[in-house]
Amino acid sequence: MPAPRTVLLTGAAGGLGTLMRELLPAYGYELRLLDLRPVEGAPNAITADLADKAALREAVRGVDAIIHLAGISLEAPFEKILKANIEGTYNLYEAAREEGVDRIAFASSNHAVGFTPHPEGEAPFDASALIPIDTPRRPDTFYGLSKSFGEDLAQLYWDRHGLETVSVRIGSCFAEPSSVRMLSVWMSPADGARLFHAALTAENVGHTVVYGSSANTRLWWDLSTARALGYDPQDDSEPYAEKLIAEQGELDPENVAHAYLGGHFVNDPPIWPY
Ligand SMILES: NC(=O)C1=CN([C@@H]2O[C@H](COP(=O)(O)OP(=O)(O)OC[C@H]3O[C@@H](n4cnc5c(N)ncnc54)[C@H](O)[C@@H]3O)[C@@H](O)[C@H]2O)C=CC1
Ligand SMILES: O=C(O)[C@H]1OC(=O)[C@H](O)[C@@H](O)[C@@H]1O
Repeated sequence: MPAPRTVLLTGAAGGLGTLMRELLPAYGYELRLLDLRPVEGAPNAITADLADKAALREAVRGVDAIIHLAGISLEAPFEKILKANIEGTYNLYEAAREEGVDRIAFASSNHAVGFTPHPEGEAPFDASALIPIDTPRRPDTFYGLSKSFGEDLAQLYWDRHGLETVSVRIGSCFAEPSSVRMLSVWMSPADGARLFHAALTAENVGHTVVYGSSANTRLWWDLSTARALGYDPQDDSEPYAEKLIAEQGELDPENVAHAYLGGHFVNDPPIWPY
């Protein structure tokens, strides 16, 4: 598909939104920013809640594509998740459908499959041991459940309305990995920008689900659906391994928080602060 020029970036004030705001313009995008909170250094950003259908309709009008990052990014009571992530994502898809937007990149999460046991043994794992993209969904939290919903919503809007989505099950996208688990699931910000660019420009994606991580030596999951979009990850967490393992020790198979893709989200999830 011709490279989209104008892209609505929801969740622009957040951690990932801030990284993508810095990196994506180099790919030629003109970003329109939206968040519940003001976006630092961007006086023209739209301040709006995903609950505000009229504001969303106006925000998506005229854009070529959307990168949807806004929402609660940790665990929270079901009612809050329902409002922000489930109804909010529905509101955005409806606005996109009504305004004829063709393509959305949806920030799904590894926590949609967080209760999947990760491969055991020594990395690098052979391809047959990697978690496939069509592994049954096993959310580890209400948060993960909302990402599972978002993937199904995206499938429905493709099947029924022809609105294309790439759902990116992001691992951990931060400047550096900060835990031994992240050695397996880390996505460098530069690879994150590469993946979102691939998600917006690949032809005929329908609804495609991909894992979002760098080409980590200790990778747990299969990146082939992401690579099929043209994603060519350039980074690997391995240079951080020695220091993190010296500080934190190897993953302990007896510890439940070490046994699943979702890590500590399975038994002690971080809670959304507001
Ligand atoms: N950073 C990561 O490693 C991962 C991120 N993700 C997903 O990527 C997205 C971005 O993640 P982060 O930047 O880390 O999260 P974040 O919490 O830093 O940013 C989320 C942003 O969404 C905004 N927001 C929340 N509710 C909203 C609403 N009702 N209306 C409008 N804006 C609202 C917040 O104000 C915040 O700026 C989230 O959807 C998250 O679930 C998924 C997996 C891993
Ligand atoms: O699994 C992880 O590390 C990440 O997963 C997510 O979905 C969260 O939004 C992010 O804050 C976590 O750090």
